[in-house]
Amino acid sequence: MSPAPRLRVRSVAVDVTGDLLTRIPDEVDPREVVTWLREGDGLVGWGTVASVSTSGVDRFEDAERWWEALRDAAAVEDEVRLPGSGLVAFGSFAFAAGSTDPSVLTVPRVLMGRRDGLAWVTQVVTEGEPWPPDHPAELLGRSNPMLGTLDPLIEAEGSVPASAWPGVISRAVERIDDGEVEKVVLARDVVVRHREGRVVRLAPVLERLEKRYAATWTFAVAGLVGATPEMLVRLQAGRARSRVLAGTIRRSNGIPLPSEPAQGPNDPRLHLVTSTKDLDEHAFAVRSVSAALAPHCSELHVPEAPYVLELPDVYHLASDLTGTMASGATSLRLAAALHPTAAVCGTPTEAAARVIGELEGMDRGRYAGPVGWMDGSGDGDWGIALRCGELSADRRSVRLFAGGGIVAASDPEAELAETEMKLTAMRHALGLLAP
Ligand SMILES: C=C(O[C@@H]1C=C(C(=O)O)C=C[C@H]1O)C(=O)O
Repeated sequence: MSPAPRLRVRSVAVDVTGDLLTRIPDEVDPREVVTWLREGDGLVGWGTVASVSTSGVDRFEDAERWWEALRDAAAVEDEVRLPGSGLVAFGSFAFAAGSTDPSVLTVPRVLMGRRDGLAWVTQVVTEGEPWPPDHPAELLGRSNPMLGTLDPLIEAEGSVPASAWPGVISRAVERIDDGEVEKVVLARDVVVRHREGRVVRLAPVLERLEKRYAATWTFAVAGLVGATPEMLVRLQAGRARSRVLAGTIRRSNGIPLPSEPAQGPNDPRLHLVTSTKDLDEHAFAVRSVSAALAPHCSELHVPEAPYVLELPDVYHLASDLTGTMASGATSLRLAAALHPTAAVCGTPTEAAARVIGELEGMDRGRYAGPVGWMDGSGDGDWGIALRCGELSADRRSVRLFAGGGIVAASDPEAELAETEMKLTAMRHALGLLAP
């Protein structure tokens, strides 16, 4: 692991209107774009002033140790003092300890933030490096004229062809019937390439995700890009929150949000909140999150019943848990304690992870792992990397992922359809589907 450099950090308040994504210059390496956005607020940055790669079972602890050393050595001038100002690292962690894909914590050179009408720019240099010549506000005067232009892409099968997916699900249901696991979450991938073999630009993809998926967190970290509806843990001023999703049904059609009026007995939302299969799947996920959060909290509120979260393509059963922190753990440590929840792995965890390894036929990489950011106080947001794709090392292709929870009552064809619905977010953002 590389030693942590000494950093100088300054955050200054600025005026900014419009989309933060328009400020990402096209010449920036797409794997160095970092984003965490929801409804226009959040963080957008680029460049790498310091980063660490970790792997294996200690990938979280090693990253945390590096972060502590970096933070302790940094000289920070922060006139903004909001969550996300000052020194901030973005992170993305592999789902499995055995993954060949490294986990990453990275500190961008430039980070723009906006929160409740206040905006700021953070710049970071290493000790001995000069500050960039431009005033931070000048960064915001620029906008990228190519943001609306998507790259021409083509899609190919992934590790397991779609036609073979129902067979994989049937094998999982057999393992459940045999009593090896109660629930297992299985995912598949598809690969999307630039038609002309060029680098895939991420900023236009992020813009489309953010516009269409307002109720999600649009993220980019080290080439992993997506719009996740699932918050693994948010830690802010001693309060921890987690949004658990599990149980999914397709929306009947593209009726615009917000809330459609009830459609009577055939309303899919009604079906979802009364489906024993989905409620069971959901209960497993809520139990795994509350069991992992409880040791860190003096008080933890777990809702008795889930609500329906509406996304443009699917409905999910959702539960928001809130806790008062007692352990002093950082947001990253909490994320590590929570990962993997039964929403993305299964129950019991170890047996489910084994079944995933045997049946999925692929390395998940950083899909379904924690993705997010953390500031110098340890506060931050860590989502679960879902509805996402990972840009290849040569930046010319993106691997998209989607999965679903399998329980005894799961139907293999319906599970294939569910992964197709979940792939819609990235396919749409990449321009592979009509608007
Ligand atoms: C696994 C994914 O989603 C997860 C699985 C869900 C389900 O099985 O119903 C719902 C939301 C997520 O927790 C994915 O989007 O790839």
